Parts: sequence; structure tokens; C-alpha cells
Amino acid sequence: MSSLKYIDSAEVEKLLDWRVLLESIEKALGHFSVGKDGGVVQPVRTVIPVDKHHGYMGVMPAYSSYDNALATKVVTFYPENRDTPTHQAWILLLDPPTGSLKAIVDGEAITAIRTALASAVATKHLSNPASKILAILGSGIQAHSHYKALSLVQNFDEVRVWSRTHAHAQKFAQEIHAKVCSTAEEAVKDADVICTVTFATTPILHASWVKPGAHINAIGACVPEWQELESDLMRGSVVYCDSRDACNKESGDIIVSQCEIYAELGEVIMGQKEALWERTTVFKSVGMAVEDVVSAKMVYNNYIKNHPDQ
Ligand SMILES: NC(=O)C1=CN([C@@H]2O[C@H](COP(=O)(O)OP(=O)(O)OC[C@H]3O[C@@H](n4cnc5c(N)ncnc54)[C@H](O)[C@@H]3O)[C@@H](O)[C@H]2O)C=CC1
Ligand SMILES: O=C(O)C1=NCCCC1
Repeated sequence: MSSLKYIDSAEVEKLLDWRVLLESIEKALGHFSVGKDGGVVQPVRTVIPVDKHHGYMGVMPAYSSYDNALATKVVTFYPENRDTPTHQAWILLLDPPTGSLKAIVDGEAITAIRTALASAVATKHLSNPASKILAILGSGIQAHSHYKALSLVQNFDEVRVWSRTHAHAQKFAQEIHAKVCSTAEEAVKDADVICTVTFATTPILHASWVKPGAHINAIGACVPEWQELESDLMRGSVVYCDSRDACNKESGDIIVSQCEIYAELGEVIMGQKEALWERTTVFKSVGMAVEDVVSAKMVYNNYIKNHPDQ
């Protein structure tokens, strides 16, 4: 019997191949949306508020029969953390045939990377193939991973950055050789692809600013009362999501605006729903356990390849 492994965040970053994971996540999203026959079991996660400390904890189990992978992520998000990361996560990877625990995998980098890769899959299917201008609203962990992930699927001529704290926007823009903007409106003007990756609780992106036909990856506001996108923008766009059940329970952008969800991204991947990329499209993601499951499995498999003696 192999011994229990602990795989830390530095190791996780070395062991994840973004391009290969992009393909695995695309397949997993498709399998999820097929329903029972897709072999993915993933209930809507449990999220509890830790009101006294202004934080949240989520528990996210999933099984993918196609990937022969079973895991549960425990994730905390504390928007007010400053010296400690705002998101922390740990993934328990289990052995599907026996139910035994194989590894505890740090989930911080996985959360950053798999979320951005899911947005990259959405961008590949739902944005205009001739897209040239990318705007990123926010300058934290997801802003960084989204820049890198979206660059895998689209060649942008111009990247623009806006963030609530201008100094953070400047630093991020310098790192990625992007243009820094003083307002969100300036950043998104004529943009083909927009990523909202903030902890905003009220809209930071308004319908009148967005070019018709743009594609938006809406990543924040994963709490029923929070919004990143103005309700008119949600109602006036073709809305895709990662999971209907989860978004109807957790996404303020969807719940408050009462917009209609046209399709899950997985339904587009499987050819069951159209990719209406000539219209303004929104991909609303709240995060899926099956993305963590396939990521943790890849980390574990690569770890075992590198440490055959353990
Ligand atoms: N959909 C998904 O699967 C996932 C979504 N998220 C969400 O993505 C968002 C970004 O996460 P990270 O980059 O990891 O966090 P982070 O803490 O690294 O960065 C947060 C960013 O939001 C900005 N911000 C904070 N309050 C704001 C406000 N009121 N208005 C405008 N900007 C504000 C900060 O300046 C910073 O740029 C969060 O809402 C997070 O919960 C995170 C992980 C997975
Ligand atoms: O899927 C995740 O992991 C998260 N989703 C929403 C916010 C925190 C982390």
C-alpha cells in the first residue's frame, strides 16, 4: 500500500501543465453537463459564512468516473485577509476503488489555475475568433492566472488593466506589459474579451460600456447578494454558466438580475447548445469541484512519476 502524500503549493505549480489541464477541464465540463451518463457526480457545494470573521468556507466533493478520480476540496475565502491569502484550499484525493486517502494536495494554486483555464475554455468557444483587445478588471491572483490562461487560446494585440487600487493595477500591468487604466469604463471600451476578477459586491461593469458582441468572463460575486455585472448587462447578454444548479444558488449576478441562463458551457462543448459568439456573451462561473478533481489527479500522477521510489 502506498503511503499518504502531502503535495505543497510550490510542488503543485511545478507539476501542473496548463495546456494539458486545459484539455482535461474542457472534457470534465462536458462530462458534467451530460448528466448521469457523463460519469460526473458533483452536488452543489456547501458554503457556510463565518460571519464573525467576515469569511466563508466551502466543501466541494466530486467523482469523475472517466478520470477515475475522487476528491473533496475544502476552500476558505476571506476577502479582508491581507497578510494571509484571501483564498486557501486543501484537496483530499481519494482512491476510487478502495475509498482510501492517497494525498492531501494544496489547493491554492489549483484554484487559481483551474478557474482561469475554465474561463479560457469559455473564451475559446464564446468569443469572436478575431478578438484583439482583452480587459482585466482586478489585479489579484485570478487576474494573473486569467491573463496567462487566456493567452493560451487567443492572441491579443492589446491588454488593459483596471483595479480598485491604482497602484496594484500599475504593478500588474507592468508585470504583463499591459496598459493601465484609471477607470473600468476606459479599460473595457471596445474590448473584445473582458474578465471581471474582483471581490466587488456591487456592479463594476455596466451595460452601456460594453461593445456589442464582446465576451465577458464573470468570475467574482460568488455569493447570492453580490454582483460584479449590472443587471441590465446580464439580462441583455446570452448567459452561459459552469453549473446551472450552483449558479442559481450562489451567483448574485444571476439571482439579483433574474436573467435567463441560456446554457452550461459543457452543453456547448458537447454540441448540445450553440455558441452564440456574435452576440454579447457572459460566462458566469462559481467554480466546480470536478475541475479540482482532475487537477489534483494530474498533480498526483506527475508527483508519482517524479518520485517512483515513494
Ligand atoms: N468562479 C470561480 O471558480 C472562482 C472565483 N473566485 C473569485 O474571484 C474573485 C477574485 O479572486 P482572487 O483574485 O483570488 O482574489 P484576490 O484577493 O487575489 O484579488 C481580489 C481583487 O479584487 C479587488 N477588489 C476587492 N474588493 C473590491 C471591490 N469592492 N471593488 C472592486 N475590486 C475589488 C482587489 O483589489 C483585488 O484586485 C473573488 O471574488 C473570488 O472569490 C475565486 C476562485 C474561484
Ligand atoms: O470554486 C472555488 O474554489 C471558489 N469559488 C468561489 C469563491 C471561492 C472559491
